[in-house]
Amino acid sequence: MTAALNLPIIDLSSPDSLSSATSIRQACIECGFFYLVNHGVEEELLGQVFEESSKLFSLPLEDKLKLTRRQHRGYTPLFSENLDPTSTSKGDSKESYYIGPLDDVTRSNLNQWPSEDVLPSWRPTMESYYRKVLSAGKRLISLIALALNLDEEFFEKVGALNKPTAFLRLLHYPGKLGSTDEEIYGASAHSDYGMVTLLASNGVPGLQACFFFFVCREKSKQPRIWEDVLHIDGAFIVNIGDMLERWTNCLFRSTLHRVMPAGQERYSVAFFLDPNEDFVVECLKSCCSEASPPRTCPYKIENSLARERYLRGHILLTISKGSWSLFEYLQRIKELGDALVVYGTPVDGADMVYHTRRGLPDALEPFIDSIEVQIDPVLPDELHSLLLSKEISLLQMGKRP
Ligand SMILES: O=C(O)CCC(=O)C(=O)O
Ligand SMILES: [Fe+2]
Repeated sequence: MTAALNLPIIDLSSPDSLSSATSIRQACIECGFFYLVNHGVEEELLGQVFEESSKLFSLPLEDKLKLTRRQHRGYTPLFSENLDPTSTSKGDSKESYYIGPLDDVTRSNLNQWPSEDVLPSWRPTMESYYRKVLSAGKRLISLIALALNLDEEFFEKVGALNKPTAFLRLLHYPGKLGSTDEEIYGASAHSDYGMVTLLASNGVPGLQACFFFFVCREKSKQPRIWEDVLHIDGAFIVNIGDMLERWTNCLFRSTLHRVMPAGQERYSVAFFLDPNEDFVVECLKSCCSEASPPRTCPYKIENSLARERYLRGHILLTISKGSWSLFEYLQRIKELGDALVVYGTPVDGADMVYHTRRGLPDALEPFIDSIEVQIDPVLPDELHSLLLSKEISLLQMGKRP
């Protein structure tokens, strides 16, 4: 049995912004989660979102696969994501659908929409929800600015919120998973990579957070203690993401969370509100000093390669040589590794060797084994250069690795 924490409830319509800001500050420092009520998004609209979401996820898989995610928009099937690279599960037991920025001519047409003939109300419902939750999110961000003792228009004025990178993600966790001895998560442990997330669900439990660690560097510490984040009708659950954690020099917490299967079908809708793509996040002046220098270097959300979750969950764990040359494959791995360094969370040498090896064709296994007999432990750079020499000698013999 996990405990449930009483999270603060913030009223977005309260005229007393200073007192709301004080409560937000405390919540963001202590646990990185709070509830948001009177946010202006009607429960009726939320109900329609879940109804339309359920219609989409009930379509035959082949129809959903026609909308497979491209440019971070569209459908992701069950088990296609593993948010926690340390977990050995076969992937998260959820399917999802991403909708990207709407009112931006250069980006809005990247969105994919289900056919109007099949789901006529789907797009207008999602667009209406997107705009309303965006407006609530922007009001919340002015309170967050106040909570950081900044001008309430700070994030607007510095240009973070013109063309925000805001994504709506519909999620569906199936109720019955069949019997298995494997450890299965709806969503495995992760923190969100952006600024803030506004989450609503159909009330089926499952969301848990690890409020135990108060220092941002301790995310990988064990054991993890999980507490239920309970649903409140009509309230958003808000959590802080890594970007705001870094912006505030770890004053505000981006908390690990996960979704456990509850044996019942769960629908949720997350709205990830992040700065515009070109915006460089640097530690806020009010959050660093000589005694407390910035803990991370400036970075942008724009570089999707720098999204740790995306990198670790989708690429390093699934990359394979396929039809690339060895040179191209190793180059790609190196770029991914470098991007994780920029993000501040490098992959260690042994893991890099593991990922490189995992994606190679079986025919190269004996070669790698022979390297490991001679060099122990083998470093990624050594492995890469030995593989490149192998490629050259195979090509000289007229073979392709
Ligand atoms: O579905 C939920 O309750 C949480 C989803 C989540 O944490 C995420 O998509 O980042
Ligand atoms: Fe999340």
